[in-house]
Amino acid sequence: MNTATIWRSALAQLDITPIDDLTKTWLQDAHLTAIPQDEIESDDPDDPKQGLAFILQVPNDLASDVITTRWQYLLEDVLKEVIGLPVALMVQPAEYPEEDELQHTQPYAEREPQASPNGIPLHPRQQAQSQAPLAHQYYEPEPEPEAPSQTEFAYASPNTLDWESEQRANMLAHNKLNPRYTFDAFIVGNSNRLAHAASLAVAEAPGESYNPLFLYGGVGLGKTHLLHAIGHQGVQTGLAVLYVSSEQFTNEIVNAIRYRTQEEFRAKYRSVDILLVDDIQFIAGKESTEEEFFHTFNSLYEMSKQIVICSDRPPKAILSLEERLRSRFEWGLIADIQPPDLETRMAILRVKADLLHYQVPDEIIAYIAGRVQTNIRELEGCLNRLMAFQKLHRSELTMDVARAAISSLGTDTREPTLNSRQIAQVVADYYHISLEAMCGKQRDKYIVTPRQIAMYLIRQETSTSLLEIGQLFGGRDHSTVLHSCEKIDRTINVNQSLRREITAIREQLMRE
Ligand SMILES: Nc1ncnc2c1ncn2[C@@H]1O[C@H](COP(=O)(O)OP(=O)(O)OP(=O)(O)O)[C@@H](O)[C@H]1O
Repeated sequence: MNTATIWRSALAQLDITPIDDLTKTWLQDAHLTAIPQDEIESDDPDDPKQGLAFILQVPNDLASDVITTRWQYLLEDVLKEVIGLPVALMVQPAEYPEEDELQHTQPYAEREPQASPNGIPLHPRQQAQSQAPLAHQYYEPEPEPEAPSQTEFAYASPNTLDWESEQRANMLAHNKLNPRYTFDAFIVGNSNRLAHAASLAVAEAPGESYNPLFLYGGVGLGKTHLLHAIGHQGVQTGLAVLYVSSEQFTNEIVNAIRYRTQEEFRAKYRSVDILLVDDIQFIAGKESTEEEFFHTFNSLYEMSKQIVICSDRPPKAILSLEERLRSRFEWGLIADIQPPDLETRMAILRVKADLLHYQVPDEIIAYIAGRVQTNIRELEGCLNRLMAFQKLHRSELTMDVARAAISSLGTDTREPTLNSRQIAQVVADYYHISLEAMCGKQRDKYIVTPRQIAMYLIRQETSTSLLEIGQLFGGRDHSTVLHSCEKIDRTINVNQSLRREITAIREQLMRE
């Protein structure tokens, strides 16, 4: 069977999976290429090379991100069924050719991927650089974005301003978007990768990719930041963006009813191109607000205007929300944001410190990131307080000063980092197995998965080396630990229940 036949059979099977329509379109346009056996490297000593590896080239970066984070495992399973062997899949965006490259006729996808000197297949982009000329692509180049038409900007012209266009102009001028909340300033990690990719897609093609986009997650995890980032991009392309909290929406309705200005209220909300609504959970149970929001939603949706909604929980968990609204919230894409891991927290702190032109040694960044684990707003707060504390005491920034500054806040009196044994114990307790069994040699699935989770969490939450983690778990070597961590890292992106279990364990750890 050649790769084209394999992919056609896989596509036929994918038809009956829960993959969304947009991803299916990407997959229809994707191209599968085999990686030669001798280029496959396995870092799992327990798992000898016995499967096949493929590269799946997909139309663009977003497709690559979404397919890798949400569907890679499913695709590997489907391919495994088609060819009867385990499959490892690498998803990559395809490259668009330069104009002169289009003259070459060999389809890009028909060329075997080339290996880098260390045997790892090169990314198509690297191949393009390492070898000239690059062959013809199988994707049509995307058309240049068209310049906005006159009519789209008509509202900005002083001669044509009617009430509605005045509203739009007003929105452009007073959109209440925080200038700091941009995509550039948003740090992406496993905990927010999908929400970020979806937000970017919506910002690039409002009303076309995911409508509505529903983002949810705990306090201070970046929902508002992403809403504003979408808004900024919309404003830059001349669209009318309206950002409201559900509280503000409710107040406006109450006032509209009181002063009989419902018509104006409706005209305002129906003239936007992108409506961003924060904390939607607060409209639940408020009858006239829900009613008005329902009609606003329908009007915008019918006109293919983009709606982005944020909440602290998924639509299903917003009790007392009308069913017709709940089902509409589920029409598009729902993306969650989880608490960031240690690495992401450190990256966020580093960026925030740089923005403040504040030189903070790595060990202090790691210390703060170890103390504040769930709320990025609090993380930023710690940095600001540390700065203030240091200025006040006119002292040098040392670990002792950092400790004093943070403990004086009384926010967190825990030890700065959890120790590995403590984490292993919490995981063992969570899965009702003994610590000895988890650290031993047993290979039953009910032991292996918790063991891999424990290794993953220890690596995420402490600075314990792979070697030390291996020693804790019955003398396993570092490559086994690395393989386990990578496996969990990939699985949590596609397996909601594992993700929830790990969040619950993290919460338990924080209570320890
Ligand atoms: N991934 C990130 N990268 C950089 N900064 C972030 C990130 N996530 C959150 N922040 C910052 O953390 C702070 C809190 O984020 P934000 O207000 O967006 O949280 P939220 O999820 O909307 O919280 P709430 O539920 O309280 O409204 C902001 O200053 C934001 O810039």
